Amino acid sequence: MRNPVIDVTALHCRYGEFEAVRGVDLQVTQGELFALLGTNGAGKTTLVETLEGLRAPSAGRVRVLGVDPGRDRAAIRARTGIMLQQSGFPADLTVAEMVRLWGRGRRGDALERLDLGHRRDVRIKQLSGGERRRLDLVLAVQGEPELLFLDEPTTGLDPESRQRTWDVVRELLARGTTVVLTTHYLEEAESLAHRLAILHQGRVAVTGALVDVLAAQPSRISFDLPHPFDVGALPMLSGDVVHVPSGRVDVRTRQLQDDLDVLLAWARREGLALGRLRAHHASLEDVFHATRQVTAA
Ligand SMILES: Nc1ncnc2c1ncn2[C@@H]1O[C@H](COP(=O)(O)OP(=O)(O)OP(=O)(O)O)[C@@H](O)[C@H]1O
Repeated sequence: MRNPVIDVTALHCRYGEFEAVRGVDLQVTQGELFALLGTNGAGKTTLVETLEGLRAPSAGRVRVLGVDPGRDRAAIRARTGIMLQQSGFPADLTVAEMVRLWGRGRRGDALERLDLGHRRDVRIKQLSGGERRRLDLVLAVQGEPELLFLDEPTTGLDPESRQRTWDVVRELLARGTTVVLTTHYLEEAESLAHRLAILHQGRVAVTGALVDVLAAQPSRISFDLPHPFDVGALPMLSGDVVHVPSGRVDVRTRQLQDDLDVLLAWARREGLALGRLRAHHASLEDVFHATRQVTAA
């Protein structure tokens, strides 16, 4: 691996008696988008706040841009952009005043890109929730930071604003910024991430390159059959038929194309229409659910 921008070894974080992060190892390489996923309370925000130097670990080693964020927060702060889950900006300042104040002379203005140019003279307290979120992003990306932390950046955004956010993030990635993204929108992670980790109860349950994580899960074919139907009459498939409530058949397979061929040829021979037929490779949603089943077992 190239020089990691983030290098975490055996990290533990406690709130009193409660251990929120329980032995996490993590490396993020320069120029990649690393997605941190997990259920509510999995420990994502605690981990990210530790990386940002806002929280001291109870044990373990953390290096961000080569330094310990707990000890040298100022050095890291100058090179990073942070979009917290909730910002606490002074409500009486206008958008333009906030950008000037926060910009600290740095170049770059994403106001137009995120469709806030016409809201420059509006006070922050008068912005809608989605506009505030976009302003959070504008402030985080000002000056093109080397490292950008995005904690649920698109929560509450409409589809168009979400798309604009993704475009801005992609442009930064193309120019070499490293991004750590926390999100509950799995399609967002699937569309942006190079690598990811799924946290569960303070531990890394799954990690790897997006393509490898997806490839590790079986593909799916699902369709409706006329009801009642004897599932035993289905042709021999390499995958498992896992679910048949009310005529819906769900096949998990590692041979998507071969099984689909067999199924379609069989349906043609039998004169059957496979209703609502879907065939697709595993999504992050499938990975997420599979992880939940394994960790719950
Ligand atoms: N200040 C705190 N004091 C005590 N416990 C806390 C504190 N902050 C977080 N926790 C607990 O630590 C655990 C991890 O919380 P954290 O906010 O890191 O999770 P998360 O994965 O970011 O969750 P979400 O997706 O809901 O934002 C949770 O059980 C939470 O209740």
